[in-house]
Amino acid sequence: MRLIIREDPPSVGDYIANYICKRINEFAPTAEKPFVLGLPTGSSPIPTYKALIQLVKAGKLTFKHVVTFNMDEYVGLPRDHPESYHTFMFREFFSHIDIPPSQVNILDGNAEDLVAECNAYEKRIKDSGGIELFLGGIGEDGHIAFNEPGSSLASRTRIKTLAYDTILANARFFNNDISAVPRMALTVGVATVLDSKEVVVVVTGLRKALALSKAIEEGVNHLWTLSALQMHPWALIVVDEDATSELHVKTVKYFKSIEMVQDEVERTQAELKKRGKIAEEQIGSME
Ligand SMILES: N[C@@H]1[C@@H](O)[C@H](O)[C@@H](COP(=O)(O)O)O[C@@H]1O
Repeated sequence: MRLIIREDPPSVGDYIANYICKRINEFAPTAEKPFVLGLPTGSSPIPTYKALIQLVKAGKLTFKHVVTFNMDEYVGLPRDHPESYHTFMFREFFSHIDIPPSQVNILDGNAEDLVAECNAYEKRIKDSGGIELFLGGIGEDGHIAFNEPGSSLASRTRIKTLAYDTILANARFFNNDISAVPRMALTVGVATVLDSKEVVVVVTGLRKALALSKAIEEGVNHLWTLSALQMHPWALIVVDEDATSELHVKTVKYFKSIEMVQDEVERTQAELKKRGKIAEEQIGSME
């Protein structure tokens, strides 16, 4: 696992957007072999979406051959409700980039058969070749997607009852009316996220500091589902200074030193690749 620390949320957004841009461009997606990208909602990824939109507008990135799968969706909230994740994704991101809407996949929280919807979603991910890069955010209780504390670390896409903490945290999007927050959601599972080739998670703000320390300084634990990333061979967490508040100084120093070495390794590998000395698939991360 790598941890990248940047000053503030906009710098975190710029870092992740440039990272995703590089990955997509290196992949060189085509209609036959699209880049499959997993995406989150929430306020934390908004700076990333803004920076990605700028990259598309500047002609440095295109989503023409990108297929997306969103992490989760509320159950029972009309699709066109301002707080549905469907509305959120089009408002904050998809409407501003060149992705064909047919390549966007979002769970349908109003499906008649919710179990069938979840199973079909898993199948669609598999049929698309699997997720190349899953971008995620976390809740204050360390949940990834809507995998609340206590979720099985082997979980797949399913119906989930939201934890009271999450309902409280999300009430801010529903005029602080707790009763207006849906009680259930459909969410990809922890194992669905772990199946992706690469996972990138955005964690910003003091509110997330405890969850970050639990997830990276303690053991793999279903009470902090982000900690499952410790089992992933290619995971990157990008945080701002505030989110590091509960980490040990030695943890921060360790990850900062890894960043420097990783940059150097990547530069060398890119140089070797340019000279035709190594194949593309050898360029990976140093965990
Ligand atoms: N299901 C979503 C998560 O996927 C998201 O990571 C979290 C954080 O939201 P925010 O970034 O607004 O703190 O919100 C919800 O719970």
